[in-house]
Amino acid sequence: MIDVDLQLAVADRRRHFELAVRFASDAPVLALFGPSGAGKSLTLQAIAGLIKPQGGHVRIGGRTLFDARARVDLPAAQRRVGYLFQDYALFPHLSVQENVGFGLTSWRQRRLRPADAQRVAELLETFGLTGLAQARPGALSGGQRQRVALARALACEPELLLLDEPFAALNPLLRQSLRQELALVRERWRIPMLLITHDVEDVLALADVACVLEQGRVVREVDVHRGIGRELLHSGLGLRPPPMEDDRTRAVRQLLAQAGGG
Ligand SMILES: Nc1ncnc2c1ncn2[C@@H]1O[C@H](COP(=O)(O)OP(=O)(O)OP(=O)(O)O)[C@@H](O)[C@H]1O
Repeated sequence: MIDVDLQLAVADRRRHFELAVRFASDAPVLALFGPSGAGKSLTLQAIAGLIKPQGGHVRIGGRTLFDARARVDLPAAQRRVGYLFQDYALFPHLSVQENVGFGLTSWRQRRLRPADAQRVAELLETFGLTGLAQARPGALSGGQRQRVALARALACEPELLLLDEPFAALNPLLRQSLRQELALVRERWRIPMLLITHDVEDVLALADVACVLEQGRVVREVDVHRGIGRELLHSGLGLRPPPMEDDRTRAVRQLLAQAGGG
């Protein structure tokens, strides 16, 4: 169960942006869907503990990672949240093995503890990277880099995996391989995933539930399997009737497409 309520204001010289997102779900894969600038990345960063909200809370599986009132604010390294960055953000000067184990070593420690080394070895094995353990990211194919990034995100034994626009900028082959790997993660570890995207196809391919984000607020929640939506901004709670036609995909597309259009 992920339970998020975030209030956060950011400003630079030109503009001011207020985030006030609230959602709770026990869907295996939840998508935050919305146009550029809706606040998706800020939400992800706040959940991961990379930026600090002014109010609200973040709870995962009953564990409180952040609670402004109770003054709880776990550091990122203690949140057990895996983060798959859009460009993978691998360290070019570290080997595959060191990249995967990176979050498990502190700057004081030079070597991994035996249990952590074992976990890294298992992840390399799972993702078919054992033979590449000493290679540098620059020597890898796109698909191999993708698997290293995923293995690294899983190294901290996360209770939630955050995916930042996972398919943007991927060619069809890499899209396909990432889908397979995420299916593996879903089956093997059963770690809930939260992905952000502005692409309807990502929602249809991966998500169980989508929260539509507009201008820093969740305005609608869409059940991807049933093709029904729940308006959160205006009508509060009322469930829409299921679509008449037997075309779930069309219904989901329509529900998502209302973002930005009213
Ligand atoms: N550190 C910051 N200082 C000032 N404004 C910021 C900061 N970070 C984000 N913003 C603004 O907050 C708004 C939401 O940004 P965010 O990156 O969360 O959007 P997004 O939905 O992820 O969009 P995109 O898909 O383009 O990344 C944007 O208008 C952005 O310019």
